[in-house]
Amino acid sequence: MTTVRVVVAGAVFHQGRLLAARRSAPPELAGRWELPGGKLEPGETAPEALVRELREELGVETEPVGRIAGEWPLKPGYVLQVWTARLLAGEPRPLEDHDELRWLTPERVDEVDWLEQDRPAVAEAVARLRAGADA
Ligand SMILES: Nc1nc2c([nH]c(=O)n2[C@H]2C[C@H](O)[C@@H](COP(=O)(O)OP(=O)(O)OP(=O)(O)O)O2)c(=O)[nH]1
Repeated sequence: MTTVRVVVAGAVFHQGRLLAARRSAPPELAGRWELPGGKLEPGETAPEALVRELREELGVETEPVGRIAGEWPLKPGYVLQVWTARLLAGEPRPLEDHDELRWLTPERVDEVDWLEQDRPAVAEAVARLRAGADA
């Protein structure tokens, strides 16, 4: 049996903007922008993993709200799932894995070079932001 590991990423919303994070590693992804997150650990649900990863990587407390439908292949053996999330507390800082963060309004979402695999979820997140969703 082959097990596919899930990477959960957050479309974090705050005051009408979406959080984008620029990866600092590995070399093949460094400089590209993503929705921050990470791999599920054994026994964790996706929302639990997301809360943990965003705390570790950005130093913030968040509340996952809803899954963006779909699943996108990453490197072999990994798939990306995305949840919208609300910022509850803290100011995101690039503590791990990233070297720059940016809050993007819907109009400016294309100003960063998103990883291809993140683009469908980013488009859906922006559609929700434009519709007035707060996560
Ligand atoms: N976090 C995140 N990773 C993504 C995205 N798109 C994408 O291709 N990836 C890739 C990059 C990494 O190879 C993998 C996630 O690994 P990670 O390094 O963020 O996860 P992690 O914190 O659990 O890492 P680790 O130290 O346990 O290896 O998925 C995305 O939007 N968010």
